Amino acid sequence: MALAVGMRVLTRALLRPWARGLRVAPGRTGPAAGGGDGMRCFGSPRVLVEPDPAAGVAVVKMRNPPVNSLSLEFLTELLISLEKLENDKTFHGIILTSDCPGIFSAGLDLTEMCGRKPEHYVEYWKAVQETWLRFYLSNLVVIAAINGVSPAGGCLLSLTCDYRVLANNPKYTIGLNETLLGIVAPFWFKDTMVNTIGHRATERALQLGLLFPPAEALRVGVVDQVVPEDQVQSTARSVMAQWLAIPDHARQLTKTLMRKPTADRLLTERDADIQTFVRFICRDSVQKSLHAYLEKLKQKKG
Ligand SMILES: CCCCCCC/C=C/C(=O)SCCNC(=O)CCNC(=O)[C@H](O)C(C)(C)COP(=O)(O)OP(=O)(O)OC[C@H]1O[C@@H](n2cnc3c(N)ncnc32)[C@H](O)[C@@H]1OP(=O)(O)O
Repeated sequence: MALAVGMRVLTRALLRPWARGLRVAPGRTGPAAGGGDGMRCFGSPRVLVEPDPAAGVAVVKMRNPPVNSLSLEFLTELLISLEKLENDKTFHGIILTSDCPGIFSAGLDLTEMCGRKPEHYVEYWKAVQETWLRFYLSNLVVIAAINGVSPAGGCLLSLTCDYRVLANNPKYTIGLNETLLGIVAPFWFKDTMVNTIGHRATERALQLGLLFPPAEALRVGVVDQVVPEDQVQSTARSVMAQWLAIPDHARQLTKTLMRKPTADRLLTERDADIQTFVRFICRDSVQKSLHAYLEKLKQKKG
């Protein structure tokens, strides 16, 4: 309880400077919005929230084209949407999905980690930490409906969820591929993966930077279910109904029991983790690797 309150205060303090100038997307009603009782879609430029109040569920669609890279602004908007839903007693569950065809999220925004000043890296890393903490410890049931490729930070975001449904498309790979970029997944990325698939499988997956296609992702346990692409949303909805049928206080306390030790590790080492990130990302060799990787992505088109 104290942790939850502390985190809210912290988020508010952290978010204030970033949130300046954020526009709230104009509301619209629609079938997915539970239009029957008139509740409107809301959100922000990069995050569309489709509420279904009758079910107590909101679908949160990431729409930061072209690839839903997790930029500072996008993370801020995601956090604001999460906080808004958590503070609204109507909602007990969120389905996190993508509005960008074929891409769940391309992970952390490489342009936030290249050629910037150290102060920017500090601000960016705080936002990444905060997003992980808030999603990982959310009292809501959070289900990822993974309708696209999901490398690195995209995979991490899905790992914060309580359940992952992946569309069965061989292009939709998922994993922590940081080593392929010449960078290292921080300890809390690693811990989240260990908590999901175990130590040995994580050791192999992280060292090799494995991006698992759906069948492999299911076998190793990175995702809980693989379904035909057109059934991802409906499956997420029926899984949500099962989770929401459990007495909420018991489920929430159990989630906290399972996840708090992992979150506490980052909470106690937060500043040190920021310093480690900034020192690491400022290295010439790391900047060269990231620039080369971004260049390779751009040249792929030509
Ligand atoms: C001690 C601490 C150490 C530091 C720890 C840091 C942890 C890092 C975590 C991360 O998440 S790093 C990011 C890892 N992400 C990736 O490796 C994915 C890279 N992207 C892709 O593989 C592909 O883009 C895609 C997602 C498979 C989509 O392919 P598609 O062919 O559909 O699009 P592209 O033409 O490749 O991309 C379009 C456009 O978007 C740019 N872009 C792609 N990914 C990113 C990204 N992560 N950040 C910023 N920008 C990205 C890409 O360059 C293209 O740009 P333009 O050419 O259109 O300008």
